[in-house]
This record gives sequence, structure tokens and C-alpha cells, in this order.
Amino acid sequence: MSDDATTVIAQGTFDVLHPGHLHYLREAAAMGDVLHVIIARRENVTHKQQPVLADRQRRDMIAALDPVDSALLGDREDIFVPIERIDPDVIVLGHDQHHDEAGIEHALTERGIDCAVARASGREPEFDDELLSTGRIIERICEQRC
Ligand SMILES: Cc1cc2nc3c(=O)[nH]c(=O)nc-3n(C[C@H](O)[C@H](O)[C@H](O)COP(=O)(O)O)c2cc1C
Ligand SMILES: Nc1ncnc2c1ncn2[C@@H]1O[C@H](COP(=O)(O)OP(=O)(O)OP(=O)(O)O)[C@@H](O)[C@H]1O
Repeated sequence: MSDDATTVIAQGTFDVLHPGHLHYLREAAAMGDVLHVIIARRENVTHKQQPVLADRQRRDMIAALDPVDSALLGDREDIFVPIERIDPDVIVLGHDQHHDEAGIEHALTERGIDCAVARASGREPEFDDELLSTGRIIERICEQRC
């Protein structure tokens, strides 16, 4: 890849995969030439229930998806460590992620990382019963199989 390639970072938990994840990763990939995806460590998922699936399993599934050039497990302590290493041009936040653009931009500037922060769009269900949320899929499994 040439030096003027645009490098993009997406990130998330990606527990049980669904088409909303694909929508986000396709949109992130379309913002540049190379897409790196950071997979949140289980211990750092504190804003909702922790993932059912192991860190490596979630990473390996994301790595196999077409829009993704590389998938890596996040840092355990400092979310800016992988960003410093990858040195992206754009970080894409998911449509519903609790991180705010201004806060991330401020932290990047403080660390001397020159990088834009963008927000992806959300994808709505295209047919009745399409589930676009890991939490909802797990609820459905519990309702129908437990
Ligand atoms: C720019 C950025 C970088 C991140 N890097 C890491 C990381 O290195 N390690 C980690 O465990 N979590 C990291 N995270 C946090 C997770 O992705 C975080 O849990 C995220 O909010 C998951 O949201 P989701 O469950 O809505 O996908 C990062 C988040 C952002 C916004
Ligand atoms: N329906 C959707 N449309 C667009 N992006 C989505 C959709 N669902 C998830 N994403 C994005 O995918 C990334 C990973 O999402 P995450 O792993 O939190 O899945 P989730 O289905 O939202 O989980 P949960 O239901 O537990 O909140 C995030 O950036 C999130 O915004």
C-alpha cells in the first residue's frame, strides 16, 4: 500500500455478529483505503453487559469479513496505544457509540496524533424480524431456547 493511502480505524465489541456490524464496517472501509478494526477487550466493556464470546473469537470473526484489512485486540489499559501504532487518518465512531467526537479529538491532539473523527450512520431493519443488535439477539435466544 502506498504512503498516501488513507488509513481508517473502526472499533467495537462485535460479540454476536449481525448486518448492522457489516453496515458499519462497510461504511468505515469506504472512507479510506485500509481498514483496521480494534476489538474491545472484554474487561473494558463496562457500559453494557460483557461479551459472551472470547476476545480472540470476536477478533477472528471480524478479521474474516470482506471490508476488513486487519483486526486486532485493543489495548488492556490505554485505548490510544493501538491508535498511536496504526497512525490513522480517520477514526470512525459507530452511530450509537457513547464516545463523543470532541472528547476523542481533544485526546488525539494532546498526544500529537493528527487524525479526523467521523460518525457512521445507523442501519434500520429491512424486513420484519431482522435483528440488528447483539443484545436483542441474545434476548431472543434466551426467550426461545432457555
Ligand atoms: C478510538 C477508540 C479506540 C479504542 N481502543 C480500544 C482499545 O485499545 N482497547 C479496548 O479494550 N477498547 C478500546 N476501545 C473501546 C471499545 O471499542 C469500547 O468498549 C467501545 O465503546 C465499544 O462500544 P460498542 O460496544 O458500542 O461497540 C476504543 C474505543 C474508541 C472510540
Ligand atoms: N444497526 C446498526 N447500524 C449501524 N451500526 C451498527 C448497528 N449495530 C451496531 N453497529 C455498530 O457496530 C459497532 C459494534 O457494535 P456493538 O458490538 O456494540 O453491537 P450492538 O449490536 O450495538 O451491541 P448491543 O446490542 O449489545 O448494544 C458499533 O460501532 C456500533 O455502532
